[in-house]
Amino acid sequence: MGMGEIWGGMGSTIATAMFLYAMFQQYCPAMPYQFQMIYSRWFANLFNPCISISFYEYTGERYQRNQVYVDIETYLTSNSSQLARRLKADVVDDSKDLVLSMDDYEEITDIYQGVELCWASCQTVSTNQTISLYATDASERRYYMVSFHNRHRKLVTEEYLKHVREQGKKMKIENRQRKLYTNNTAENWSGHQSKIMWSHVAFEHPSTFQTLAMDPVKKKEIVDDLMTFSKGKGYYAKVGKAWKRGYLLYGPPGTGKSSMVAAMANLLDYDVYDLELTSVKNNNELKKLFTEVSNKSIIVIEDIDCSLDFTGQRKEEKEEDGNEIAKNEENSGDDSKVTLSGLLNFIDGLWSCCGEERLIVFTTNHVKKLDPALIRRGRMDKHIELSYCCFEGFKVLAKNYLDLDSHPLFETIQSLLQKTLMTPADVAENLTPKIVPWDVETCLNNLIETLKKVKEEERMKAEKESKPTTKEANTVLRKIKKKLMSIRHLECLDPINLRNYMQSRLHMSEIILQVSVPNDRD
Ligand SMILES: Nc1ncnc2c1ncn2[C@@H]1O[C@H](COP(=O)(O)OP(=O)(O)OP(=O)(O)O)[C@@H](O)[C@H]1O
Repeated sequence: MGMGEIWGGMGSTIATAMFLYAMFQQYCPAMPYQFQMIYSRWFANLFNPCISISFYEYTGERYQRNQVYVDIETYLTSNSSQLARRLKADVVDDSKDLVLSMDDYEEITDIYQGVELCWASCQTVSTNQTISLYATDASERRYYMVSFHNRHRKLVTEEYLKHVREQGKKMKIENRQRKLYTNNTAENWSGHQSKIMWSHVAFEHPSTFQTLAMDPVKKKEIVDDLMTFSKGKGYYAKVGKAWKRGYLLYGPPGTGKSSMVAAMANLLDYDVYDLELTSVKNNNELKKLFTEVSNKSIIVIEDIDCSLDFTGQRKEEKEEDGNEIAKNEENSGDDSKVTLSGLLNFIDGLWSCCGEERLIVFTTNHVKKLDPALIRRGRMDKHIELSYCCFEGFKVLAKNYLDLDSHPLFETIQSLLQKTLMTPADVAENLTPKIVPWDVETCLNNLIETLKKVKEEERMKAEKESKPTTKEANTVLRKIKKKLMSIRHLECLDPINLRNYMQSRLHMSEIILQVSVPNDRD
């Protein structure tokens, strides 16, 4: 049978069907509208093998965008920018780039495992003339509709839609503008605290692990640790632990603790929540703050030793009085402050599991002051010391600030850095060009001069500290005399042994060496 005959046959079948439908409509005019619609759809479906699924922007009673719609929109954005002929451009709050999506009533074709799927951007326009604040009551309801052949129903419903949502979510995270949140919210005009727990700005800190000045071995170890954590979803589930990790960054001011937090966020593409504990009223408020933190984020508490009374001193007080004080803390009914136990509850208690892929970072300049309970392994899993600038760290800064890999003056700087304590912040400041036009030699010489100055200051300080005052010298002499009088067996020691004995037992090396052994031991 030829193609012409097939078309001819089909044409006459459709014509017969249309005739029958027209007759049906003519003789049954009283049939309710809904029934007419149902039958007409059923009739049309006889000849149409296509299935379509719609995804509305707003559903249900809550006035929130349908998450499935949002995922599809993001998924289609990448396809539509290449395939659609009519696009619309939007600046979306969460996105760092301009978002291009297909315009209303536009269609594109997606191909999944060799199957063609047609996506259309549609909207229904209601005749209802009500005015409403909410999008669900608006006269236009947007939706996406996907159409495909009936024989792919299983593939689409069981695999394709899941794939679309996963890809959409992934792309949303990749394209999102990362944020820096703070709980230090402003009070409104009436003096009441704002209901918004976290306020935010775009997070655009330029610090990365490449620009961080520190020992490269240590740096690699930290980067590996972070990468292992970020890929550890399965591992954490297997060992039965919440997918979170605690880092304690400690060291003198200006050694790069805050810069490292920013580098961590940039490496893992996480948001940063800067938690100001002194602004949190009580444990309840802390709970609300923690539950509002999104996944893939770093919660950082800077200068934890200054935040609240989380220092070792408090622990000593507790230990002196044992359970008594702990009990008092619990029963005091004072719910107006954040307590250590409250904070620990969110770090590794039951509440720590609300959310996943989170880092908790504490920074401090005085690690010894902290309550050991707060920083024990398991809570703060990794302790990282950030210290004074080493030669390797200097090389990173020289590359960042002067675009320099090597220079004859590096040797001098290396030997000076070995004997001098200078923070990376100070080294960076000395390398920063101060005049225009600037040259590399001037900057390096600047640093050398400052290093020499600091070294000289350190030497003078050490000398001053080691020199005893007359009062100290007299006290020491008195002590020695007392000790010598109490030692009966000194007669058998020769002067060298005596000196060694005094050094080791009396711990007075410098002074004792200058004191001659008295003849009269009485
Ligand atoms: N290790 C480092 N690598 C690169 N730059 C650094 C480093 N440490 C400090 N800096 C520079 O010094 C500035 C201050 O550093 P940062 O705020 O990270 O130090 P910090 O240890 O957090 O200090 P503080 O304890 O006072 O908060 C940074 O802006 C950065 O330019």
